[in-house]
Amino acid sequence: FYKWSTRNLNYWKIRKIPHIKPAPVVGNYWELLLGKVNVAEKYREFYHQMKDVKYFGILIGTYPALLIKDPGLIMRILVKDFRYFYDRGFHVSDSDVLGTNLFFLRNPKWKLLRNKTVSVFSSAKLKSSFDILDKCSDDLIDYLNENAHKKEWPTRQLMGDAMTDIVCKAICGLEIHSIKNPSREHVAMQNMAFASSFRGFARNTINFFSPYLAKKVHIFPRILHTYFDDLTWKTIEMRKEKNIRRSDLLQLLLEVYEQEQMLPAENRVLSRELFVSNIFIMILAGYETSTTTSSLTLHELAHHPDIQDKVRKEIKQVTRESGGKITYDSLKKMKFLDQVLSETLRIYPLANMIFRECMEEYNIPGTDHVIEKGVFVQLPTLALHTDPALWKDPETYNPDRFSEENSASIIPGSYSPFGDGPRICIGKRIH
Ligand code: HEM
Repeated sequence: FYKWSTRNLNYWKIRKIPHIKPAPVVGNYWELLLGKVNVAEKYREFYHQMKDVKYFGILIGTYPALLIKDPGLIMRILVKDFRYFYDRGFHVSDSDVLGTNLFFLRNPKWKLLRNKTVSVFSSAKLKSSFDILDKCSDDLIDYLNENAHKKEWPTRQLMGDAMTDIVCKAICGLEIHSIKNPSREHVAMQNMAFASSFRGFARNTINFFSPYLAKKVHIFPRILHTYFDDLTWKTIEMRKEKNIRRSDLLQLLLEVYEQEQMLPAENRVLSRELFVSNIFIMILAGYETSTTTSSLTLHELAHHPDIQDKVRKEIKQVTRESGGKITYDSLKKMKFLDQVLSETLRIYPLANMIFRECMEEYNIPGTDHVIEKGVFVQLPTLALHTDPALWKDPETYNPDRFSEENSASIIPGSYSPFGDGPRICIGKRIH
């Protein structure tokens, strides 16, 4: 076991690539493995430990990973040379029903599925579903009116409930009414997917030693599969019974699924499992990201009353000019609001790391270093977003960085809260 687990101990040294000295068996991950430190903070520490290098190696347990610091190289990996880095490096078993979704899938299944789902996020589709979102905020407005006299609100819970209503309505037409429904069963199910658990810990630990064995452990608990399977197919049955058609993701995927049922089994992309898994990931991704971004923005605005006043003035003015209603087009005119959200995502990038796997030997341009097939490539977003060499006063919340005149000086590759290239977040346009 020792011989096997130390086989890569000198991996980076032999290849003359800068690296942080690893320990046997755990590599550079012992504190992470013990859950002693936060992942994003640990990667920020690695990043600053390795000064004056464009990239450096670590060992995740026994597996080599290359961390990229240079924004130019990041852009090549994500965009120009994407063909060498098209998977994220996750290994998920085909029987892991909720795990086989767009985020975790590998090529060629990922590409086929991405092509089939991307159209639901087009400007025209988003514009047509904007009214849905507008009506979903009614419960939130009622709550705020009823509780205006209170000094404190459970902001994150409130945002979570509001985002659940919006996401479920926009993706599969469901009316959840989380704010008004005291049982909050659906929100509890979503939260279960993110809760840290012994299962998650066990899976990560197994992953250190064998991605092969990790494939045997499902990413999400089975109870979530049963819940989302029911939710999806009952909604479809109800639509069929009442002859309801909508222009949402559920409808779009259902049409693809039904067309594919006519094809021989070996030519189908969207199995019943993949169908449910993708509805699940869209609900989950839409819920968690929007909840965290909106509640952290409110937190920052509470601490910066001047910025709060400015954003409020802009919303009021644009809404007045648009006939008293917030519309898809008027939202686009709220430039300062957009700057505020961009700044929140700089300081609090939800995905504190972007992952890629090297799919084919890649020669790092201008060097004689090679990234070998199978090596993990990691882009430490939080460290890049807060690097004093890339940002002036990085710890200060300052939305003006993203104004028209200032944003030209942001170095491509130094800011990527949604990732970049063909595998960029599919929901970016919603934000
Ligand atoms: C503030 C909001 C959001 C942030 C910051 C965010 C961030 C990200 C990031 C960093 C990635 C990885 C990109 C890469 O590897 O290059 C990603 C992927 C993804 N996101 Fe988001 N996301 C947000 C909202 C959403 C929403 C609303 C949805 C769906 C309704 C969504 C669905 C997805 C999916 C399906 C993927 C995987 C895409 C693929 O591999 O093709 N996200 N997101």
